[in-house]
Amino acid sequence: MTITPSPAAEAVGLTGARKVYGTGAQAVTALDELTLAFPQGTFTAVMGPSGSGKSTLLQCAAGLDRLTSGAVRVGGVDLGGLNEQRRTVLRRERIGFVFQSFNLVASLTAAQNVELPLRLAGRRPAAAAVRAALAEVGLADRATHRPAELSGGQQQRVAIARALITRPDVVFADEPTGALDTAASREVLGLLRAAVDGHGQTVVMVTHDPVAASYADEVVFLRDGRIADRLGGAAQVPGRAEQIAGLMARLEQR
Ligand SMILES: Nc1ncnc2c1ncn2[C@@H]1O[C@H](COP(=O)(O)OP(=O)(O)OP(=O)(O)O)[C@@H](O)[C@H]1O
Repeated sequence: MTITPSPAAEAVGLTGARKVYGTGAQAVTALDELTLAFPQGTFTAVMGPSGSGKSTLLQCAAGLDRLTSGAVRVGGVDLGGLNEQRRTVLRRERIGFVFQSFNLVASLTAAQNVELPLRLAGRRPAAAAVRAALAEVGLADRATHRPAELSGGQQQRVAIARALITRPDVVFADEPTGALDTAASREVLGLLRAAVDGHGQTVVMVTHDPVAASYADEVVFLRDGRIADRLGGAAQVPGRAEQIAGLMARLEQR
């Protein structure tokens, strides 16, 4: 008897996802019947030329915008069946966000920023858990600093600690290294990779940078709102970033 290992459960799934902006002659199809799953405990990079639908995919998968038709599931919950209020609660409790511009609250310390998602969810943050989250991103000694007193890389590390503190079903990262230099980018990508390898978290990252994408287990290439190509294999192996850059170049030529 052969035992086929069951595929990893999906953290996020889209089925026949279609998103059309505008109507009539102005209509733009940003997602065109996209079917795609992000398995639990994996790191996926989403790439594609400008206008290929990356941001739309992230917005719809995170419940920040609604599909025109088709379905999105997060942790097995169909977002289409939820009203605005329930989607907000689901986002708060099950999804972590990391943005290019960090989006920390300027008036709060690093520790207060990290515990914010727990407070918003009505949970009392344990000081030890917040300390541990900051230590995990190498900022144990910066807990009382405000964002303006931190470098860009440090601010993004706080944002990662904040995204992970609720142990979400998925972390969506939108160009998380777009505003960082090479060294800070490497640290941030290493932390996202460690969240997946060490804690079984699921990360979906939109990026234009082949080096950033090389940290992912799989790269999904979009064009015209459809999957144009996919690259699996091992993350961070020599030549991976060059291979990804080659695939992107081919996609942009076609
Ligand atoms: N609010 C909107 N109203 C109308 N059209 C939109 C809107 N948002 C996006 N689009 C269109 O949908 C398509 C997909 O856009 P999207 O922003 O998802 O692409 P992207 O791959 O993230 O691009 P970029 O890399 O330039 O950020 C584009 O043709 C864009 O012009």
